[in-house]
Amino acid sequence: MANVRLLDIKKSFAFVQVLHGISLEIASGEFVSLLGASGCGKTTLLRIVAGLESVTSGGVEIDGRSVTTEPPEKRDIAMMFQSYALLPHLSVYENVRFPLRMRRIGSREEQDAKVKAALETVQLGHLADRRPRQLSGGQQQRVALARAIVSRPKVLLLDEPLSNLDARLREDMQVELIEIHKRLGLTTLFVTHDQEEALSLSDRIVLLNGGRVEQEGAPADIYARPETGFASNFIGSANLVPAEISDGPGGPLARLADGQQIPLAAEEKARGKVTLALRQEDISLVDASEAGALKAGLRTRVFLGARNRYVLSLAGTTIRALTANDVMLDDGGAVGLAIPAERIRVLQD
Ligand SMILES: Nc1ncnc2c1ncn2[C@@H]1O[C@H](COP(=O)(O)OP(=O)(O)OP(=O)(O)O)[C@@H](O)[C@H]1O
Repeated sequence: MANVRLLDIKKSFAFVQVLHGISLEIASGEFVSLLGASGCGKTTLLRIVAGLESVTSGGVEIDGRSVTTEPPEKRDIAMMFQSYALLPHLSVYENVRFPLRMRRIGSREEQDAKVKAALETVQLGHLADRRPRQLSGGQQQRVALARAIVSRPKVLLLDEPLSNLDARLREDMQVELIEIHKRLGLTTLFVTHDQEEALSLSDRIVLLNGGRVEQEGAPADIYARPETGFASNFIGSANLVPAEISDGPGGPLARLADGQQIPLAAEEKARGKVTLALRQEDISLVDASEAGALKAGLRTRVFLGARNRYVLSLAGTTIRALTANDVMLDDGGAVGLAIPAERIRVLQD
């Protein structure tokens, strides 16, 4: 286990700057996710930590030692990619032993014990003699994970390792990753574009936007208190609705573009033009005639199995609500919305 420090990392490819000064500390044993949309620089940053990519400026420290100019093999880091990159002509056992052989770690007996322990960790001990092509996608992915952890690296880097798996297998592997991390306590940097995956796996999330850190924090914090419109939208898939806040008789009131008013929590300090971040799961559909209900137009209902997603029009803005209540309404009809005041996040413009 080791701590990792990234010091004002900048990276340009030819004339295009991809990373704009990223500073980050990852504590020993911490599980940190780099979360962001495609192209925001997640993979580039991970490859810089691994030593597979050079920095334009800035530095990387592992356990207080600068490794910025050191090659990957001197960093005691293991990286697992989206494509598992298993060697097809080698058995599962030999694939997992490969990094130990390459780096001449331990005697044959010690290597054997390490490989067996890694395969047990990912529950693949019984398939040690198979070739990769005789395994399912999920099993191949476990082999790649066993190969990454076999040498107990100081730092484990995972680049979208679950994105090739189907939904069910992905959930299983998420649970397994959490358990393996608890057991081995490896310092882990995990790249994903999937907010749910980041929320469920990480001790801390670093949200990247266009090569900059937009916000970082514990999953519950970043979910409850997104600081920008981008963070609200990316982390909670929140709806962003323009409004203007003034003092009402019973506390602050947000007025929407069509004149409708939403009472806000008494402690809300913002006034004037703002953006309201309304999380999809915080909006309930109620009868349009209910007292205090916001009036919205129903555009479409999308059936998701356990829940419904309603696409609505509120004061000229298209919003989405995710609800369990099965309100059967005709598209194009009017519907009421109830949103608890304390769940409304106000972003000052
Ligand atoms: N070797 C390279 N040469 C030139 N441009 C590159 C190179 N590698 C990455 N880029 C560019 O840098 C930007 C960031 O890429 P990066 O792969 O880090 O993003 P990402 O956030 O991991 O995206 P994705 O989730 O799609 O992998 C992209 O615009 C990409 O086109």
